[in-house]
Amino acid sequence: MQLTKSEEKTLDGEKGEVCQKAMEILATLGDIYNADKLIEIQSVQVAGVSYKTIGDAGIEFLNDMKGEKVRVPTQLNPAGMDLEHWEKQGVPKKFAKKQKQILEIFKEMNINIKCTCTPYLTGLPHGYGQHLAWSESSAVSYVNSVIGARTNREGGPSALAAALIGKTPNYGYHLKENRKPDITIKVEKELQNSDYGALGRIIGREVGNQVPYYILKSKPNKDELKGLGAAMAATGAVALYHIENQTPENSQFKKPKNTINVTKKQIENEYQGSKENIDLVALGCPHLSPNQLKTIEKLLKNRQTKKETWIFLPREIKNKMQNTVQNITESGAKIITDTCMVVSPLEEIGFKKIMVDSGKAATYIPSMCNAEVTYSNLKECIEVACNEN
Ligand SMILES: C/C(=C\C(=O)O)CCOP(=O)(O)O
Ligand code: SF4
Repeated sequence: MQLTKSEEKTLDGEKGEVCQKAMEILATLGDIYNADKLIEIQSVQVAGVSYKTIGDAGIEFLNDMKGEKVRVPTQLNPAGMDLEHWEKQGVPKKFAKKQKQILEIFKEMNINIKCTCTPYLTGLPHGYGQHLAWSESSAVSYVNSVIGARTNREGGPSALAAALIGKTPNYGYHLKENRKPDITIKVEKELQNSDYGALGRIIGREVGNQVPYYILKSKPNKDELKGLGAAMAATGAVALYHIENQTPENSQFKKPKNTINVTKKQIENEYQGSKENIDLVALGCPHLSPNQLKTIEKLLKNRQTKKETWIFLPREIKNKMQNTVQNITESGAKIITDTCMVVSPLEEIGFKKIMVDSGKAATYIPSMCNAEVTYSNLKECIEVACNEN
């Protein structure tokens, strides 16, 4: 990869050790992926924030990157706990201490401590055609596909390096030729809500890291699109998809001939697990939008939850929707911010069987939380939450 004179100097250490390390990460990635140059980015989202996922080795890495401030607006992926109510969440003190240490390091770098996987709902700059360096796979899929911005799926270290330099190597989804669809997906059933997560699970497994082009019988709303993308990135590595007559780049490329047909039966078969012995109903993977929170408020109206019911969303949305939050809390459900059902230590807290309405959570929870999972739709989740058995 060709560096400018000033970038060369950064690589030689003229701007200090931290910038040198950051530039080394970017230059190495650029060389591996044959990037021609570094390009400026509008924003960064850094994953690898939870102590559960990065551990002490992660803290060591972050300590090595201390001493410089980020050069573009930067937000974080969910941390391992609600930063205010972690004790109520049952998070062990030792874990909380380490988690706070991690966030202090990010704060010192001038990173905005909004810990969410839906940064497109919390003011992180992004727009059609803009270059970004985002990490969390569902956020990457959403911003590439639904918005038409351009980002690769960055790892935690490469995202942090991009934030410190304000640039990223020009390869992968930053280039138009890599945004063309590889395979057509035809779905025979009209879908709604978590059906899109079910579809995403099927297609992620089938297509790996290819770019799917969907022909659908129904038109997904934005929340359904985030569920679809999240699930495809969990069972596969899909970072970009197009939907005929809907997503912003859909008409810019030829429709691929190679086609997968998805049947009603296949979608139905994705739902899994029994409704017995559920000890946690967990909603908000990816983090909820205001509309989704309103829907949950309606479903819980005049009802009481009988099981632990945790609802995950960005702190910013919680703060803006005080009345809704109060109504939901009065039903017995807990509103949790800054973290999620996958990266908080649910296994240490002691949950054994978790019910979700998210295709991504259903895929990750067994391995990441050592718990059984039941995957159903939102209404069923609320029914089970309010049911004694
Ligand atoms: C491991 C996860 C997040 C993190 O470490 O910040 C949750 C899954 O994220 P992916 O980006 O889908 O791997
Ligand atoms: S809530 Fe889901 S989408 Fe968001 S970070 Fe956690 S696992 Fe990823």
